[in-house]
Amino acid sequence: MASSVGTPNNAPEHCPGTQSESAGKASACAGCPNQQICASGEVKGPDPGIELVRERLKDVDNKILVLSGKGGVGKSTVTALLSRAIAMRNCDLNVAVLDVDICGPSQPRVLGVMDEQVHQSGSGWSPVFVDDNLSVMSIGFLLSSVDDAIIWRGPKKNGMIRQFLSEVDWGKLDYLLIDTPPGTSDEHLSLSTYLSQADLTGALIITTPQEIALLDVRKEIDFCRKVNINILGVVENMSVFVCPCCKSLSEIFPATTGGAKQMCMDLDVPFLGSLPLDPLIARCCDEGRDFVNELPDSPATKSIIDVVNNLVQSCKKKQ
Ligand SMILES: Nc1ncnc2c1ncn2[C@@H]1O[C@H](COP(=O)(O)OP(=O)(O)OP(=O)(O)O)[C@@H](O)[C@H]1O
Repeated sequence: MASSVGTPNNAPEHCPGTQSESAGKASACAGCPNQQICASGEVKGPDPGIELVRERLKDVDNKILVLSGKGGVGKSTVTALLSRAIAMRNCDLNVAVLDVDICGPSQPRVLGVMDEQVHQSGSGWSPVFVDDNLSVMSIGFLLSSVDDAIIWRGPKKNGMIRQFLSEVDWGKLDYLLIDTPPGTSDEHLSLSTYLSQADLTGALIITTPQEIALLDVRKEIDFCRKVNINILGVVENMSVFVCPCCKSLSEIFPATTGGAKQMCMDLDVPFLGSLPLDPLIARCCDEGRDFVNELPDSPATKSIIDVVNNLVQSCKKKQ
């Protein structure tokens, strides 16, 4: 695998990255063959990765960052459900998922391609195909075991994100959904930098209805506004629980402050809809099965399709 621009091939393990303030000056730089040139500041300037990403993604019509304030609100599940539903909507649409949740890559499992491998060709990494018009790339494919823990510092994560954005050979795509880690961390800053010239369509934010999750969504919205990322809208996941036996509805995560819909009105952000907590969604995703295709008449599938329709409209408004 090629190294990142920020982290040279022959870099020591804790290389701060060539763009860092401490390049050439950190204790890890001692003995590195690049120490002098890094310390001189000659390698600074706009990261060439930004142009590489722009060039690589120029044939991707809609680039969507999927964000969540809190972990565990269903961001990866919703990303997979929506991408399957967009791909199913029209077989002429080409859809892909890029899983940059470096510390918890779950797309290979949720999309049912856990045992697949990515291949490298002259034109970059080839993504794994889930269906004729749905592909995925994830760091999960590069791990030797599903139990491998990834413990990386910022510069190394930054390098991996740059590679994922600039070296995957997607071909022509209508939609690329980028599944990110929760919160606003190093990965998000790297993504916003590398996508800054790549005509990012916007961010899709996933939350649950309870106030503790919404508090973090407000921070996520603030982050998007600060780094100039268009907000396509918010999806409220696990809004109500539909009992599989009696079909009665109950609120597992009570929306004490009016939930995501009210928050969207308060913050002037589009609300794209809500999805129920359905045990069959959890089971299908755990087993890598296609919920939307297998249960087309389920109320959850109808809600997913409503969200897709609203998301497509929101993307069109941006164009
Ligand atoms: N609508 C839903 N109905 C039932 N189960 C759901 C639903 N959405 C998510 N889940 C389940 O909730 C759990 C967490 O979901 P998921 O891994 O997608 O969350 P996440 O926000 O991506 O987590 P992380 O922040 O760790 O990446 C999973 O077991 C998933 O199957």
